[in-house]
Amino acid sequence: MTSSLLSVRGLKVVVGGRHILHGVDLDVAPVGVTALLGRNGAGKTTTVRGILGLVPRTGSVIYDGLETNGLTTHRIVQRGIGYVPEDRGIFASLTVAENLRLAERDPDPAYDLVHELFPELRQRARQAAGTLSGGQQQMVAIGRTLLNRSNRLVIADEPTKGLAPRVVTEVAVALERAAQAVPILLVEQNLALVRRLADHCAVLADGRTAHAGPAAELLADADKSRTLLGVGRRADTAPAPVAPAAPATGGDH
Ligand SMILES: Nc1ncnc2c1ncn2[C@@H]1O[C@H](COP(=O)(O)OP(=O)(O)OP(=O)(O)O)[C@@H](O)[C@H]1O
Repeated sequence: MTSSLLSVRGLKVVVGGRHILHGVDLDVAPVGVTALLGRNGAGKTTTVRGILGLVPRTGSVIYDGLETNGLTTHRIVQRGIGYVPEDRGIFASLTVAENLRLAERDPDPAYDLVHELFPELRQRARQAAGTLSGGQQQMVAIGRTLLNRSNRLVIADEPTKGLAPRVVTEVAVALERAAQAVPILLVEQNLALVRRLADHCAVLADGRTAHAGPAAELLADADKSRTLLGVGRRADTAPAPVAPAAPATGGDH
């Protein structure tokens, strides 16, 4: 990988006296999708919380060439990191337009970019966000981060967790489109999605980085994938394909 947009070295986190991260190294490329993988409890979410300064941490987190250690979450995010939480954090009873408006930070919010990537959001501006399809809700969640022109990285935390396969496909489409505009750190367990979207990956195990490199290389190595990710059978490393992108129709989940 050429120079990283985000470079994490020796990240350690202790929560409630418990050592959760023991030394995470992670490089996020300045373009495309970098996947953060690992079994349940490996430390993925804590790593994201560490990057965002939401938990006390030691080690180095350099974003866009500047050390963020010691900065508050507010300051770190202000430097240009958008965060899409696992539950997407959208307001179901508010319209799409209202959800986006609430996220405006710039004097000149980037509606041009958001609507170019996600024309559905313009068409459905007056629709309650809770009635959108799962993929369209993800577009709202990502769109909110992209409204802020200073955001040059989006972190998406397990965007497909617990979703039906059809919705996973919709979310994949949303992420694929977003990745054309902004680099993404994708925390994910769905290997089909990783295969489709990610260029690079890092794998955590027991709070440490156990592997880092091109995503395709890891997924092509059945033994390594099995050891690192706990996929049970050889067939699991050649995951069921995520269905090809279908035009978004909306209205269902
Ligand atoms: N606030 C906390 N207090 C105590 N233990 C915690 C806390 N937060 C996380 N842990 C523990 O730290 C470990 C890593 O958790 P984390 O949520 O970062 O893992 P993860 O890889 O994101 O897992 P999952 O995929 O299941 O969400 C787990 O064993 C978890 O139980």
